[in-house]
Amino acid sequence: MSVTATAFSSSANLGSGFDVLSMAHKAFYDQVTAELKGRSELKVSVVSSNTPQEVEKNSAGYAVKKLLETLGIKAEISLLVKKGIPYGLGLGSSGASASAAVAAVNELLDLSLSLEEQVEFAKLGEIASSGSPHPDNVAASTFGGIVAVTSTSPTRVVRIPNSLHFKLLLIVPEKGGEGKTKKAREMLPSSVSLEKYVVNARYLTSLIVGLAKGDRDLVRSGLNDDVFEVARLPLFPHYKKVKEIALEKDAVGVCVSGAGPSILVLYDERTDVEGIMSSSREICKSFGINCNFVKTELAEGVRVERRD
Ligand SMILES: Nc1ncnc2c1ncn2[C@@H]1O[C@H](COP(=O)(O)OP(=O)(O)O)[C@@H](O)[C@H]1O
Ligand SMILES: N[C@@H](CCOP(=O)(O)O)C(=O)O
Repeated sequence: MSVTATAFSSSANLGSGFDVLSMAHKAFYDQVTAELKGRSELKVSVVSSNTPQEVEKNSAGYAVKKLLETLGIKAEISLLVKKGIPYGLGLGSSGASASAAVAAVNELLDLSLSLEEQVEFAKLGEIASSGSPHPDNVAASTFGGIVAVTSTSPTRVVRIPNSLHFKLLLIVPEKGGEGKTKKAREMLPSSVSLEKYVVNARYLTSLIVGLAKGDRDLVRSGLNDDVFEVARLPLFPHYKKVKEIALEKDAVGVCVSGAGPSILVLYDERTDVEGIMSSSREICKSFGINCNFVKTELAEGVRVERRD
């Protein structure tokens, strides 16, 4: 007996929404097949072509292990992780694997977990990849659309209503880095000034209200951050110039995708998106970075696809 689930890539943070906001997009997807091998013990195994196969080091395997332990389930589960999302690039790769793995096991064992309960376990998979159970990527890959994680204990996720028409452009460097998000999280300040807190709160409010109202100017003014992206700039030295040129060419908004180094551009019919791509290619080259460009759109949540 086996079940396959598909989960899409995501861009977390969305400027000042660190560890809270995220959006799922159709750029890439992972597939995880969970197979029940037996019921005599709690055992998880992972097969993956390009990510760690040690359960404790794989976001999919670790999430499932913690699920079985927490629920006290004896099951021998093998996971086949088919990676479609390049990792170490800020595309929620580790999170998508964990989301798909939890969804597949939920179906395989008839657990009837809610989407929030699935996020509760999937986020634990991020401990394997970054050392921290940040819930944003897995929330987007599980729920789909644009989401906010409003509580982590217990996990609460809300879909952000979006009335604004836009498409997505991802500017993706060719090379990611092992343990990138773990390193990026270590670069963050332990505290922020009252002034920066208020500025970021204004950004966050503008972004969410702008999406809900379909107000392009509010979204453009809200998709900003003065704390997290600033602290991590050494990881994406090309970002400031790319953002500047994209806004000059009338992008709806620009932010770092997750912990980077990919960049997310929201664009519409007013945007010179081809101009953004050609200018960004040159900017990236000037920093010794070869970038790929992926035009995409918002994605739905995790899909359970096959039961054999
Ligand atoms: N199933 C998985 N998919 C992707 N990366 C994984 C997975 N399991 C563990 N990892 C590890 O997590 C790191 C990539 O995750 P992360 O740094 O969060 O980047 P991103 O999520 O932006 O791809 C790599 O070191 C990779 O080896
Ligand atoms: N909130 C996290 C998001 C990490 O996203 P990823 O796609 O880069 O893994 C963080 O910024 O640390």
